[in-house]
Amino acid sequence: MLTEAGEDAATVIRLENITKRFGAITAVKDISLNLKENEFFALLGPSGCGKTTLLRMIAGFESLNKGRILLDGKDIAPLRPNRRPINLMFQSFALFPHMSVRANVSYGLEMEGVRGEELKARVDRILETTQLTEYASRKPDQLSGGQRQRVALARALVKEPRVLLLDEPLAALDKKLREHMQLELKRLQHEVGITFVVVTHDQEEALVMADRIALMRDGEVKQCASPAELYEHPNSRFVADFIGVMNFLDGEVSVEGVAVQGLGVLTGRSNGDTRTGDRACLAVRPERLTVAPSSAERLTHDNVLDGTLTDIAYHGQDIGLHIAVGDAGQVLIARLSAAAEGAADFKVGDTVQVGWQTQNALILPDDSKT
Ligand SMILES: Nc1ncnc2c1ncn2[C@@H]1O[C@H](COP(=O)(O)OP(=O)(O)OP(=O)(O)O)[C@@H](O)[C@H]1O
Repeated sequence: MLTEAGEDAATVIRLENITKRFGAITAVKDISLNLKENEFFALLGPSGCGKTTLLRMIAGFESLNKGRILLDGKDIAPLRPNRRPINLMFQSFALFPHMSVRANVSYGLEMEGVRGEELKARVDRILETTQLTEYASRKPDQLSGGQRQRVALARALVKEPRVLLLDEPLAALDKKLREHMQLELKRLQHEVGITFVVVTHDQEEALVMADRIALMRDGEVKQCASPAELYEHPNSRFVADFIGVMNFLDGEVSVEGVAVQGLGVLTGRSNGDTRTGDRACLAVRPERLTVAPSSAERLTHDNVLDGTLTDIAYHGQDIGLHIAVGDAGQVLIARLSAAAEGAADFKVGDTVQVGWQTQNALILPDDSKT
């Protein structure tokens, strides 16, 4: 469905060719993205790639050198930050320490002139959604880190913005609480139906929470897709390396696959971005590898290499097997379930065979040095 402005109705915010420079540094380079209605969107990438700058431009705290930001099809450049139906939640939460939870949550609405029954009803509703009703009269220092986090969220959500921007919202929390709050944030977003845009450098966090992820590097979006798409179909070595664990074997593209020094030609799926003769890598996830002792029957996979177990890492329910293959020092990591038959029998020094099917590996252009 198109609106009068010709926009896709599901798009809330449209970033059009946005560029931001700080002196000689281009923090954001010509980025175009559509953020959709009721979507949990993550901006992910290494430190300094421009995530926070992009978020601050949407909030209105940073000007643009080039491009436009449209909200519901209208350019928001003339709107000051407090006039945008967009809320930015800061990492520090910035709660008022001398005010109760209820007063902290009410404050923004009171500033907008909301009073009486409407004020009470809206605050009650959001306290309930964020499971804070029983803490309403406490002060921030009488709350746990996770509860303070929820107060900050309640305060941002009570104003019913079209979009909530969150800059590393879980960075201040310890690991266990962070994992709990990832699911909590996702539940909350689903319940309130507001578009969330989260900045994070933690790929696991983005994979758990987001409907879509824009993975950035050096001010550019390298790939924007669902978590499953990014994991299964990364478009470059950088993306494959950033998301999850990946094995890479470097070589040269040949007609049949990738010719790797000392290992011969190995096969994988090509996404069409490489040509015969190009430098490229064959990428395969640890859980896609099958490992068997050399003494067992020969594996029937499309690719089978011989190697030696150099290390075994226990990860609770999984085991990581490090396997040296070929004569150029390449090591593959395979992951198997600790409960799998024979998994407990592997020992460092064993000679093994490791195999994978063509459809379970990818041939990716080597962008690691660009
Ligand atoms: N006000 C500023 N003045 C000069 N350079 C800046 C300014 N703000 C950001 N930068 C630079 O712009 C680039 C992008 O910074 P930004 O904070 O957006 O990255 P980030 O991806 O959010 O990083 P982090 O995860 O470390 O917060 C960096 O090189 C940074 O040093």
